[in-house]
Amino acid sequence: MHNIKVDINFAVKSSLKSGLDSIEIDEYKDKANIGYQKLLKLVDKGDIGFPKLVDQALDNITAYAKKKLGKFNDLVVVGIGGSSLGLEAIVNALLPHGYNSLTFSERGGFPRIWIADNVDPYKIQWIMKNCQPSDTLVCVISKSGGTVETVSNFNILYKWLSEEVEKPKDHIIVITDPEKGLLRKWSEENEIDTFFVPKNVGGRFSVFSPVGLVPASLLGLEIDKMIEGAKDFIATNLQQALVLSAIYIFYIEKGYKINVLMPYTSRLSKFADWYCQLWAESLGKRYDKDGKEIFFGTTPLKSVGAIDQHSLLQLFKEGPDDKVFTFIEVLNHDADKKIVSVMDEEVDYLKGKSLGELLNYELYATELALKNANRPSVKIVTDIIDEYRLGYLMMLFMYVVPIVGLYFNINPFDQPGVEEGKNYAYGLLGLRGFEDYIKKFEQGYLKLDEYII
Ligand SMILES: O=P(O)(O)OC[C@H]1O[C@](O)(CO)[C@@H](O)[C@@H]1O
Repeated sequence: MHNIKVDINFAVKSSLKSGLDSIEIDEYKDKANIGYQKLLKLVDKGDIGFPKLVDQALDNITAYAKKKLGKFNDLVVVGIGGSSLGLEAIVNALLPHGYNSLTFSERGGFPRIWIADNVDPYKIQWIMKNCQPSDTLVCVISKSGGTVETVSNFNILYKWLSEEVEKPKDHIIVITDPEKGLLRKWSEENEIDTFFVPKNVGGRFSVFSPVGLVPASLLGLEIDKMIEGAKDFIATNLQQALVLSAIYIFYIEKGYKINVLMPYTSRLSKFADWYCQLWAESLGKRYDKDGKEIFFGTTPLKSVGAIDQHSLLQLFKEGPDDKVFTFIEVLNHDADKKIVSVMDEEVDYLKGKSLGELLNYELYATELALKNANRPSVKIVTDIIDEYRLGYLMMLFMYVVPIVGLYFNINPFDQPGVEEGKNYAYGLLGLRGFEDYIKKFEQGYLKLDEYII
């Protein structure tokens, strides 16, 4: 059973001037319901598949992970965007801080984890310096099978593996589309262990597909619990998604431009990164579904409490009133520590309090300070962080974001805006078929020396 609540007190009229009154709450829940009904139709037609992932059998993944247990000291996941952010969120929330510094036996025979997302030579170099090819499993993830960053990093790692090990194929897993793409073709030709991302599941909605579950299972995490949490959210608490969506729709209509996700725990820092992609790629759209140019979207912003109280809060409270805040509170922080006072009486007030209590008091204080400045906020409260709660929270947001988008009549499941830049890059890199983009690039990328100072 979950213990996750959505608290909207500081977004309603009784406590906030700009909040929703009771009539508006119903009105906006109805609006959210319009988005939700559209989502249901897409799911029923089979166009959108992420909610159905909670019904999949997990045995093939867990059996595979069991087979690999103890055989590798390192797992390198190669992927970017929706093919890495979900896993990063899982690792950050559920593995111990500094996990990679634990010994093999302290890790229970599970591998260390490295995520090769960016094509930053420095990062890849240090992954290769830290790992031994003979002891490394490389898991390459790309829905499209051709993302340039992923393909480049993987090629480098493949060469590194094949120079040292006899059968590099035994050190590789591919996760990709079942039919299309470079990676699919390559994995088939080379008989590589391969898992598939269902065709109707897009990258940023794929954390409950093999994209998130295979590496999580290889790391010893209880993926069945993650799925159980996601499933229970759908079965019992869709109301929470409707209420959250209603609040977001209300403030988007009022012209609020920024959606801040602010967990009060470092363990959900990467969760906030995952959320930013989900929100930005789903909701930032030039055209609506009827082809009308609308330049829709609000900007997601990651913020971590209490860290960003010392960085962003000044702007949040006294800058423009254009942000809606979503806090996440964890009631019981793992391994909570009592603060002992070793200094003089001035810090005595801390004596006997725990770090977790301090974090939560700081959250309450920030909530109130923002409320006093008439800044709207909602709060998601979870009793603890574990596989179940993380699964629940991820599914909650994977519902909220498309509900908002579909209500505003945009397509939350595509990302045409990322294509133009990709095409120029392909042209510059000399990919066949993209020659036109070299010319277009040369015409457009004109910079005058006089403006380079
Ligand atoms: O899984 P793929 O196809 O490599 O794509 C990675 C990411 O690139 C994008 O297509 C564009 O940023 C995202 O939507 C996606 O999550």
